[in-house]
Amino acid sequence: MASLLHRLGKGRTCYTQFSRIGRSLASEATAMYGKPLQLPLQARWMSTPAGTVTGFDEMIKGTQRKFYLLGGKGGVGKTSCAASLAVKFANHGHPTIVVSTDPAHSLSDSFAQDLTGGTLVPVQGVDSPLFALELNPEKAKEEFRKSQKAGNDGVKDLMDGMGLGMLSDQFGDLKLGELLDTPPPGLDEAIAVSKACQSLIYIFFSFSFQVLQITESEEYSKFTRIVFDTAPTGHTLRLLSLPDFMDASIGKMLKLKEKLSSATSALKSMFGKNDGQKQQLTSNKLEKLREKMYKVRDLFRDSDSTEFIIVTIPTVMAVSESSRLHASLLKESIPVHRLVVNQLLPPLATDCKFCAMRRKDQARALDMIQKDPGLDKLRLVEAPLFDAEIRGVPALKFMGDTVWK
Ligand SMILES: Nc1ncnc2c1ncn2[C@@H]1O[C@H](COP(=O)(O)OP(=O)(O)OP(=O)(O)O)[C@@H](O)[C@H]1O
Repeated sequence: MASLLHRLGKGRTCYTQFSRIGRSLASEATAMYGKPLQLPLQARWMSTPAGTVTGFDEMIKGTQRKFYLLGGKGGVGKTSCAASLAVKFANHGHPTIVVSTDPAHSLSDSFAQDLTGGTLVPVQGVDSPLFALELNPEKAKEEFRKSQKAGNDGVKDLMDGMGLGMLSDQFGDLKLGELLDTPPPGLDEAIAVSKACQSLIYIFFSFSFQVLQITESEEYSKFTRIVFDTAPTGHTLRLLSLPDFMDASIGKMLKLKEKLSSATSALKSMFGKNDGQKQQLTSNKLEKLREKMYKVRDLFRDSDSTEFIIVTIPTVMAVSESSRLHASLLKESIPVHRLVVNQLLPPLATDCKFCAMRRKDQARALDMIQKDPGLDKLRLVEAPLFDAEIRGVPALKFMGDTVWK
C-alpha cells in the first residue's frame, strides 16, 4: 500500500512496452477470430503498476469448488474484474462458471458474446470450459408459474397450506397491483408480507436455487470455480441477507396465520379451513424452505469455499461505500480478504494538470483505505486504468494477467 501511494505521489515512470502488448493481443485475437481486432483490443495499455501480488496462486490451488463473489459500488468495474478472473481461472485449468446476479447484466457486453437467456452458455475462446450464466428474473417468474401449475412445492403451496390461498392465487399470477387496489378487509398485514415476498421470490428463485443447483446437481459437478458478478452494493447485501430475511418473513407468516385462525368466522371462511394434515404439510414445506435457505447462507459464510472480493475505484465516494460494504459483510460473517482498487492512474513521466489533479484525488482515496479500520486489513489488488475499454476474451485475458497475479 505504502509503495502504491509512493508511486502515485511521485509519478514514477513505469511505461510498459504497450506496442508489444498490443501486438500480442492483436495476433492472439486474429488467430481466435480469424480477422483483425477492433480498435479497443488493439489499444495500448498506458503503463503497469509495479507488480503487486494478489495471491492468485492461492486462489487456483486445489480442485475443491470455490466461490468468488465480486461486488461493490455501481460502475467501478465489477463485471470486468469478475470476467477477467473467470477467464484466468479457466485458462489455468479450472472449469469455471461466471454468474451475473445483477438484473442489469453486462456479462454479454464484457465478453462481447451473447450470453443471455438465463441458462449456462459456453464462452468461446478460453482453454478450459468457461460458462456464463446471466440470471434472468423473467425466466425465474416463468419457472415459478410452471411450478405452480405442476403443483410442485413452491411459495404458492406454502401460502395455500397456511390458509392464504386466495392471496397466493393473486400473488402467484403476479396481479399484486390488483390485490393492492382491492385488498380484502383486514388483510393489511398479509399484503405487507406478500409484498416483501414478491421481490424475495424472484431473488430466491434466480439466485439461491441456482446456487443450490450448482452445488447439488450432477450437471455442475465438474465446475471447480464459480465467479459471481454481483449487482451494486445495496442489492447484493439484500441478497446475502436473504436467508435471515426469509426466516423472519416465514416467522411473520406463521404469526399471521395464528392471528387469522383466531379471527372472526367470516374471515375464517374466506381463508378456508385448516385441518391437521394441512398444518403438517405446511410445517414440512417450511422446514424444506428453511433448510435450503440455511444451506445457501452457510455456503457463503464458509471461508474454505467462499470469498467476497470488494471492487472499488480510488475515489472518496467509492471507498466510503466499500468501507460500509465491508462492515456489512463482516456482520453477515461473509469472508472478505481482498480489495481490488480499479482504474488506478498509471504513473507517467509527466502529468498534465488534469492528470495531476486526478492523481492527487486518487492518493487521497488510497490514504483513506490505509486509514480505514477494516479495509486496511485487506490484501490490495491493484488494477490500472487501461486506455481502452476491456471487451472480449483477449482483452479480459490481458486484464486478468495484469491484475490477478
Ligand atoms: N481498469 C479499467 N480500465 C479501463 N476501463 C475499465 C476498467 N475497468 C472497467 N472499465 C470499463 O468501465 C466500464 C464499467 O465497467 P464494468 O461494467 O466492469 O463495471 P460494473 O461495476 O460491473 O458496472 P455496473 O455496476 O453498471 O454493473 C466498462 O466500460 C469497462 O470496460
